[in-house]
Amino acid sequence: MDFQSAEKKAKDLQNLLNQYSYDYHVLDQPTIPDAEYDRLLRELLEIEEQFPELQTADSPTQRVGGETLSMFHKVQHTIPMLSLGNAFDDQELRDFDRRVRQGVGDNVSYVCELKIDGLAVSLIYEDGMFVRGATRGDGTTGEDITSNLRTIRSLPIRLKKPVSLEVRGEAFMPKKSFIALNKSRKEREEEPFANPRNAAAGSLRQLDPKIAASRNLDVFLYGIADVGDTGIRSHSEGLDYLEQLGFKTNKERRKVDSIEAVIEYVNGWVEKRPDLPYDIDGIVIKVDSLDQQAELGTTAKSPRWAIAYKFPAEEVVTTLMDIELN
Ligand SMILES: NC(=O)c1cnc(OC2CCCC2)nc1N
Repeated sequence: MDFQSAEKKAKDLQNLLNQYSYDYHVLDQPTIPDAEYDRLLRELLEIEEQFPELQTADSPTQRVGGETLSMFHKVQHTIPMLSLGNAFDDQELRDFDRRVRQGVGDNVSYVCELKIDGLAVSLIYEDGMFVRGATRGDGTTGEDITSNLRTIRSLPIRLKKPVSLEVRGEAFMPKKSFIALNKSRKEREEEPFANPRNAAAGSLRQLDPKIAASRNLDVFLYGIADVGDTGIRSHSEGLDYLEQLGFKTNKERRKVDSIEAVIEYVNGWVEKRPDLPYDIDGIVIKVDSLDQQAELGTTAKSPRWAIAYKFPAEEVVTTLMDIELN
């Protein structure tokens, strides 16, 4: 095959495979059997081996980086990654609502989101390309774990639009991956992980990206660091925009207009929690309007416009694991 046709064939295969991967990992709607995906990927690998200049950064063959790092470099978050204040019962949610209304008046909408029990991460894109991923760290200084985050199949390497922005989300390990990982660790007489959150943290701390790639991590994006001149006026619009760009967001979110509706949503999830394919440790409630968020501002560490309702700590997955393993 001459270079011209190899270049065309590689481009077509890269686009096709990236689309299949998006359907499967972001939309949870597989469009071709795994065997077919693997066959196309092998075909692309052969062409890229023959013509290395075709190995572009967004090629699906480049997800699992090459070399093992010697360490993780520190990075500064230009916009601090805040932590959430907690509420432990309905009354504390009503207190939060009262403080919000004292600040911005009675015309308030909230967005309720499942609080994914993983690790907060920051992803930076330039002209639509993924260029840096980092842990939250202490909120201002985190660690560069770009090569490990690249291995997460639902994380887009190239966005659907060539925009430059920073997004925040939660990297996590689905319950199924966690049980399989602990099963194999048990067989290898290695210490099992206590819960999916620790397993995700341990996986993202691996210096060899091939190990991170083997852990089947996932990510939900839940925020834009700075909406800039996008014209986005609310958090819910921001989440829709993230979806348009090709990011995976959590579809269980709900926008409501009263704290009573928030309490109803929260209580609904208490018993549905064990049915989820991933761990959650609560519900995050956010004021929807970005203007009202700015008006309420933040304390040194936490936003005044958001709160986490925490469920009682209960090792749901261990129960599931007991069933699976015994
Ligand atoms: N674990 C989660 O699912 C989650 C965590 N944090 C946030 O938002 C915080 C981030 C900074 C201010 C509000 N949203 C979430 N969904």
